[in-house]
Amino acid sequence: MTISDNIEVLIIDDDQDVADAYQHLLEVAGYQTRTATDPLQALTLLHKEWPGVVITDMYMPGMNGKEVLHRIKSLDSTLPVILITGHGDIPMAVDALQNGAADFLQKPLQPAELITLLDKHLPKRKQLIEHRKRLRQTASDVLLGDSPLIVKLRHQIAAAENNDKDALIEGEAGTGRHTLARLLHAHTKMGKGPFIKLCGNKVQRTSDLQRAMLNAREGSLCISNLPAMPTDAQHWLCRFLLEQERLAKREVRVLALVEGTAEQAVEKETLVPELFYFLSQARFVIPPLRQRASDITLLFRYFLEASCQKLNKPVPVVDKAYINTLNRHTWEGNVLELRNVAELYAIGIVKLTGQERTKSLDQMSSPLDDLIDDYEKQVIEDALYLFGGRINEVSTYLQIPRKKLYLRMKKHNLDKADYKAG
Ligand SMILES: Nc1ncnc2c1ncn2[C@@H]1O[C@H](COP(=O)(O)OP(=O)(O)OP(=O)(O)O)[C@@H](O)[C@H]1O
Repeated sequence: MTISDNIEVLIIDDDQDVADAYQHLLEVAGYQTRTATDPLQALTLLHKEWPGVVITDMYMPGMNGKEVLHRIKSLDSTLPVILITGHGDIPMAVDALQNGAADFLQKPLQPAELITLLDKHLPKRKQLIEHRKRLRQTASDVLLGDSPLIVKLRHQIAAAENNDKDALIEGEAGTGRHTLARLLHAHTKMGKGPFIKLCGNKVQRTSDLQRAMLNAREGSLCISNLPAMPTDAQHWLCRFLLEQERLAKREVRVLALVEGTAEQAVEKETLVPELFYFLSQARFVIPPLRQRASDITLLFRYFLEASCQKLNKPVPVVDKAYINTLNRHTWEGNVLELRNVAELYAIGIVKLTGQERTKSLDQMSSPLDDLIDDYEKQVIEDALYLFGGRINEVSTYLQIPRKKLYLRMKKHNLDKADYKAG
């Protein structure tokens, strides 16, 4: 069983009397505590989301405080650990601080000093865990799905909050890579600045990249298809990022998208290895939809409901056979394809059945031509609603040229002005 959230301080000391003495002192001061005399057992109690602080003795048989610190930091690098060192053991204390200890105290322990340190670290830890929970909630509103792979990704996003590291986002097209980039941008200091998108294959000269970097100052530059960017520009970017890191001065955060894996791009020599190594300090991989089948129905219903709400229509029933069809489909276009299928379903076009259904057979009471006419009118009307009368988007969506669309609208007496919002 892991430690409960209402415990604020975990005291690790192999000497039960000493642990009890610390516990008494802290409980009198109003802290909820727990003691552990076996460091290994103490480690099994901890988890990433525990909103507390660890106090550990440095000298213990079996596992010393340094090892305890190391293990805790690999579980969650932000979990505060206060080390109790021997009197005058300054080199050991400095070493602990360099290895991520929040603070250290020397024996004999001064109660007031311990309480001052807890007052400093505990509220920060609680705040951080609260913030992470809120961020995960936001991430689950934006990046839907309850498959283990998506849940894991949301944890990774939450753990990266307030961390302005440049990042590499890998995955197939349509998996949600831009959505993830926006989410990463929104939850850091750079989130107040601009979010600029640049397509790697639109960069012809390094100056194109430099211009985009200027526009993204104090914010993030989201580069899609990084391997399509010319090698010169990639080298320039690498030098820019290294210099930023050297000066510890962040002007632009780079969020780079790669289709497939970055290793493949390095192998194909489309991604400069130095840039890959630099960006891979923070790496996010979005799995393809076919690897998270349990998200398919959830996402389909979500997009269907959203479209019906836009169209002001009741949500149609989705029968089990169709859900099975959705689950069997391979989704080469990932979530983007699923969204399109759901939006078409909302306007009565049932895709993926092999024989795209229009109206059900029991509605076939009029001559076929009339039915087709009615159906065509309904589809165009729905698409005009969906895009607020914007002809370019309607023609792209229905995959017919604008001219043809206008002719059909004329035939059905439809006017785009009637569908404009507001
Ligand atoms: N997990 C998700 N939950 C909700 N919506 C999602 C999710 N993943 C993707 N989407 C939606 O799917 C669409 C495609 O996502 P996005 O543009 O982020 O994908 P992408 O991988 O960047 O693809 P592309 O490069 O083709 O744009 C967007 O409308 C986005 O909101």
